[in-house]
Amino acid sequence: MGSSHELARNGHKDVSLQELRWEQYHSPRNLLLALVGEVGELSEIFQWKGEVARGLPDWTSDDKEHLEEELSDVLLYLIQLADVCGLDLGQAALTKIVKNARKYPVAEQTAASTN
Ligand SMILES: Nc1ccn([C@H]2C[C@H](O)[C@@H](COP(=O)(O)OP(=O)(O)OP(=O)(O)O)O2)c(=O)n1
Repeated sequence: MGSSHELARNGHKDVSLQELRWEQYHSPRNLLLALVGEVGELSEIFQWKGEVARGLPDWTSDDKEHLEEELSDVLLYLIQLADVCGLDLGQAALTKIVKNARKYPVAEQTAASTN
């Protein structure tokens, strides 16, 4: 078994090789469809459960790990979709947060606008 440095190096190599192999399939449309598919898998975790308490106090660690994986899949496809569209998603999200704050000023907030 190699050192943790070797493992980390090989892990990075695998990630880079995989990215190269997948590049040909990563058109905007394909990534969008993959993203929607993963949102479906994420929804299945909550399906039929009824309301779920914040912090998921009643969930097992396996359930939480599964949720982490599906959330990560959604995030990774979202980031890749923005990337192949040539967009800076980080900057776009910051701009959108500022826009939201202007659209919904705190003083004028009503129950309806916070839903
Ligand atoms: N062409 C591909 C294939 C996969 N992935 C990445 C993004 C996701 O993080 C993960 C998705 O892999 P799977 O399609 O195997 O989906 P799951 O991990 O959800 O597996 P399963 O559907 O068996 O639960 O791999 C990718 O970027 N491009």
